[in-house]
Formats: sequence, C-alpha cells, structure tokens
Amino acid sequence: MPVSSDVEAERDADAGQDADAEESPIDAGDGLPINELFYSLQGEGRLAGTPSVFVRTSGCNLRCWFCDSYHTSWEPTHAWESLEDIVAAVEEYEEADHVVLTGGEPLVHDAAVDLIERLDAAGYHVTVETNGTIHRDAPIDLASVSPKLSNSTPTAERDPAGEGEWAERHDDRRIDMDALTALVEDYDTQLKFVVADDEDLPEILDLLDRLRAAAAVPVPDEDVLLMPEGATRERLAETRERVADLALEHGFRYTPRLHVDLWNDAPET
Ligand SMILES: C[S@@+](CC[C@H](N)C(=O)[O-])C[C@H]1O[C@@H](n2cnc3c(N)ncnc32)[C@H](O)[C@@H]1O
Ligand SMILES: Nc1nc2[nH]cc(C(=O)O)c2c(=O)[nH]1
Ligand code: SF4
Ligand SMILES: [Mg+2]
Repeated sequence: MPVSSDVEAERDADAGQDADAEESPIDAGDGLPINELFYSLQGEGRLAGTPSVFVRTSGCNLRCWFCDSYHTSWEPTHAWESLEDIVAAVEEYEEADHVVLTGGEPLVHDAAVDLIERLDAAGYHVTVETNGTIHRDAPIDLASVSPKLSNSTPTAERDPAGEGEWAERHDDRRIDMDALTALVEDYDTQLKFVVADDEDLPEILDLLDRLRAAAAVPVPDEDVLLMPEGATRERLAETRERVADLALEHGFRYTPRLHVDLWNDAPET
C-alpha cells in the first residue's frame, strides 16, 4: 500500500520551510503516517525467515545516503491512518503472529507507543526496527537497533537528493549513547550494523566498548550482527562476502538480506 495524498503533500511542502518539521511529517493528532503495510518474510536479523506483517511509517530524523526506504526519509510519502485501521489491516493477514514496525524512524512518532501497545494487547510479537537514537517505553519484544556509522553520512559526493546539506545534522545525531544504552537495558536487543568494508570495523568495536562501559546489562557478541550494505542484489554481491569474513574474524553474527536476495528492491517486500 504505497500511498500519498494531496493534503499531506501540501502539509509537507509547508513544513519544508522549517528545518525541524522537514525531518518528519510529524504528529497530526491521532494516527500515524503510513508509507506501506505488507506481509513478507522478515529478511534481516535473528528472526530472518519469519512470516511477518510490516508497518512502515514515514519520517526520519536521519538521512543515510544509502537508505533503501527513500520515500520515508529523503522524500516522505504517506497517508495518515488511524491506529484502529492499522491494527485492522494487520489482522487481515491471519497467518501472521509477528509484526515489524519500521520506517523511516518509527520512534520519532509519539503514536508509535500506542500502536505497539495495541499490537501487544492483540497478542502479536512486535519487533521495532530503529536507528537507536530514540528510546521510548513500550512493550517491544525485539528492539532491532541499527546504529548508524560514519559510512552512512550523506556527504556531497553521496547525497541522493542534494549537495550534502544534511551531512552535518546527520553526523551530529546518528549516535545518541543515552538512547542506545536505554534501549539495550530495557529490551531484548540485536545490534545490526550496516557494513560496506573493513574500514567500518574499528568504529563498531569502539562503539561496542563505549556501550558496554555505559550499559548495566551485558552486550554479548551474539547480539551483534553485521549486515552487508546493499539495497539491490547487484550491490549485495559486491559487499556480502567480505562482510561474512569480517563476522567470522570477529566472532559476530552475519545477517543476510533475504528479501533482497528473493525480491531485489521491489516495494512491499
Ligand atoms: C529503512 S531502515 C528503518 C528503520 C530505522 N530507521 C533504521 O535505520 O534502523 C530498516 C533497516 O534497513 C537498513 N538499511 C537501510 N538501507 C540499507 C542498505 N542500503 N543496505 C543495508 N541495510 C540498509 C537499516 O540499517 C535498518 O536496519
Ligand atoms: N522482508 C523485509 N524484511 C525487513 N526487515 C527489516 C526491514 C525494514 O525495512 O525495516 C525489512 C523489509 O523492508 N523487508
Ligand atoms: S535511519 Fe533508517 S530510515 Fe532513516 S535514513 Fe537511515 S536507513 Fe533510512
Ligand atoms: Mg527494508
């Protein structure tokens, strides 16, 4: 259900005059801005292969140059849906007992908490895919946290939409150690790093050192996953072998991107 509406396009155009509002088409009362809602196999992480309903909100506080969900971050597109309608749409997939709330950055929205509470009350296992810069109190079963390394920064050369205007803001925000620490302390967590090459490893090791020093709970290597950078089969073919070797060298897990292997970059997969 890739969606948009003229009203929302107008609202976003207005919001574009304000730097903060531009980041996400945030909170028009009840409900959430939904970019797509679909049934697929979880493609990433510890639950890879699990049939799941994906609820993708629009709006993000970061701008990774490689973002595979361009229409939730760089150019947000969505329709506002009530929480009742979202839960009803999820329940239509009767085979599923897992829901993945993703984005964009789902936790920028206050109403994400209400949605997670409703899904939890309805008996679903709820995974939240988050960049780790925002902590909220909610009945999250798996916090799938993907902290962003410097390899994500939209420098002028890599900016998909401009000339690096977002680079500094992105860099300032991409790691929030307090939010990250609270997430690992409060939830069953996997840390899913997007890796392109060897140069990314020192940064991961340093971040883990800092997180382990700050957190009141252990952060075992088995909860650290290396995921190859690539939104397409062609790009993954360039990154995945080296990333698999790095996982072996460091004793971290490797996660494939099953949905990209199966369906490449098709929407609603
Ligand atoms: C689109 S993001 C949405 C959730 C949240 N904003 C985040 O970044 O974790 C979903 C997942 O896709 C990953 N991702 C996005 N673009 C990617 C790419 N080109 N290659 C590999 N992983 C990517 C993110 O790191 C995250 O784990
Ligand atoms: N099949 C599938 N698995 C996924 N796991 C995390 C995803 C995401 O975009 O957050 C995702 C996605 O977009 N598709
Ligand atoms: S944090 Fe997630 S949604 Fe936001 S730009 Fe990066 S990959 Fe895309
Ligand atoms: Mg995805």
